[in-house]
Amino acid sequence: MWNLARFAATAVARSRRRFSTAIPGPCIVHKRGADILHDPWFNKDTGFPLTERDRLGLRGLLPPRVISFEQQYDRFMNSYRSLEKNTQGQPDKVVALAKWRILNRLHDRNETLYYRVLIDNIREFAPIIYTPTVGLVCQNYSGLFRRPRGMYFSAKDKGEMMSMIYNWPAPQVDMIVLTDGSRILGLGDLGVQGIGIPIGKLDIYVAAAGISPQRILPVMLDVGTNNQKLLEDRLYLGLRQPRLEGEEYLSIVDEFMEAVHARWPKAIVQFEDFQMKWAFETLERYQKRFCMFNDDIQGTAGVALAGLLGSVRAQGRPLSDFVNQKIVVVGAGSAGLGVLKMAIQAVSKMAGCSETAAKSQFYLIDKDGLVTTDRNNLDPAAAPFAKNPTDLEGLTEGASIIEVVRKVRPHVLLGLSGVGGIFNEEVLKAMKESVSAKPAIFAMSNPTMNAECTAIDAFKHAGEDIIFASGSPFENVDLGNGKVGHVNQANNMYLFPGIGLGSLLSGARLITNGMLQAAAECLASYMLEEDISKGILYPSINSIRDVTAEVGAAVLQAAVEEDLAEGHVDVGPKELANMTKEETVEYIGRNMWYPVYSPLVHEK
Ligand SMILES: NC(=O)C1=CN([C@@H]2O[C@H](COP(=O)(O)OP(=O)(O)OC[C@H]3O[C@@H](n4cnc5c(N)ncnc54)[C@H](O)[C@@H]3O)[C@@H](O)[C@H]2O)C=CC1
Ligand SMILES: CC(=O)C(=O)O
Ligand SMILES: [Mg+2]
Repeated sequence: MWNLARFAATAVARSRRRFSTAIPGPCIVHKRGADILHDPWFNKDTGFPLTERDRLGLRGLLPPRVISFEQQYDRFMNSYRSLEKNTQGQPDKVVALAKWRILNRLHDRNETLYYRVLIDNIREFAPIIYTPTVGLVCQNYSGLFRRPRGMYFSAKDKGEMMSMIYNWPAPQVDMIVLTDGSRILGLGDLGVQGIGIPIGKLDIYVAAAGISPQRILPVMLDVGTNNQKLLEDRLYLGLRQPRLEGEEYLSIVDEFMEAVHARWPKAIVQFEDFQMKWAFETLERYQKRFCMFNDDIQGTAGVALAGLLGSVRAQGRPLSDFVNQKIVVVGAGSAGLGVLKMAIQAVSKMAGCSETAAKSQFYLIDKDGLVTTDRNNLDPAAAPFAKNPTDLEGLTEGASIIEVVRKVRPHVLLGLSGVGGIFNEEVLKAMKESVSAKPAIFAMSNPTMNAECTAIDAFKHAGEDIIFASGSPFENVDLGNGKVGHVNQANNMYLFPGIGLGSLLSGARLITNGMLQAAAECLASYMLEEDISKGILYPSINSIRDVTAEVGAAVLQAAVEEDLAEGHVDVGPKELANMTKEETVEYIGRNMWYPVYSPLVHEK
């Protein structure tokens, strides 16, 4: 892994694939009449052909004219454009929520049409169904709630989960995104309102990885909330009790994991937006027992590492120079520590040195400043990355961001702190003195208001030659004279869909570090030199399906290499092992669900 020859191969132009969108076979439905119209998995609204209306008992329940899928699509997009026009000049939050509502109404009514408009307009709609608007939706969930989506397991359900899991109507679930709502983006503990995050992540799974919407399950584990405002809110929809702690908490998560795997032994569980202590503890507890991963720790690490390696290439340096880059990470939470761990492993492999030696280039800052071994009550999770003060030449325990940046003059300043604006003018100006002529600034916290700095401020204060990435999208920055400051979106959405899909199609029962590293390596090598040299570190979100197919193939092949791939449906382990890289990508692409109306066949 981190074989430099692989990166050299990126100079060869890659043919971007488009995956077949063959008409799917018939779809069995066990309902008739109005029940079908009220089921968004099967509903086609005015699109049911007359023969199907007869077969399914729908005649007379719809206006007589049959409207084609394309016409329905245009009708929706026209309504969306009218809404945009009619909300012009209104506050950003009002407009964002109005856009979310119109998409959500379609989601509730007709999933085929919803996912088609999402896939075709992913660049425009991702910021609505995902970060940043999803954060606003979570904050306002009680008021926005109309109908449930996904499943809710609460502390009051202890002892019942094994039977509750059978209340989910789909016979098969492949992908679950699970949260306990304790650290939603950079917005803190939002309790049950955090369900918006699993919903948004799974929308990305459908759009990017082509997991069928009938096989996804967003889950909220409601163990209470420590958010006083929510506890006092009359309209709050979750348990009004403080969060469970310790063994009581873990017993709830254990019961959920057992229940899921009793019903769907091969379902993959993505842990999302858990507060740090539980993020690490649950990963440690389950990663060798269940097919699961923690997106904030592991998905983010891979995306950040791909961006860091891209930054080296963008500086015109050979990739091997990564081992010499000085990197300051601000935020010692699940995301920041995940990034550090993976980046240090990469340096150690590239340089052929110990991880201890590889750490020397990295600096970690949390809310109390620079993390050193001098700290009282040093968090055990951060301890492996704490600096020895004797190595610091002038910096001391708790040094501020500006002090560290001035002293270290890092190549990269990377924020995963959840604190909006902490890369202030002074810090950004200090980055001008970086040892690199093209320093990189990664303001990765979400949503937008929690980003460590805006794109405009970064280019304004740190200089036009910086490389910039943020977790939530910003527009590219016009630097004048035809120059553009490119904004990259360093978000785990470039990896988690491929990690999930590749693991699923490999049939592996575990997700290993090797599989995750293969995903990161694939993303890192995805970009061509001509883009990288312009400071473009990640592919356009418009090509997210292609990226996901490549990442998925890399994950699958890593599972094969580790002898973990047991096969999926009718493709056995031997067939997987015999596939070339190209065939693996094709196989992944063939297995992506694509939204078209299937003929519905009723069966009792
Ligand atoms: N772009 C992406 O793909 C991802 C972004 N994130 C974002 O990263 C942020 C952090 O997530 P987690 O690590 O899970 O949270 P966390 O709560 O586990 O950690 C936050 C860390 O930031 C530190 N911090 C707080 N205030 C600070 C300050 N003023 N100066 C320096 N450090 C400070 C805390 O001490 C803590 O170490 C969130 O905003 C989240 O949305 C997380 C995962 C993926
Ligand atoms: C992107 C993401 O997973 C987060 O901000 O938590
Ligand atoms: Mg997250």
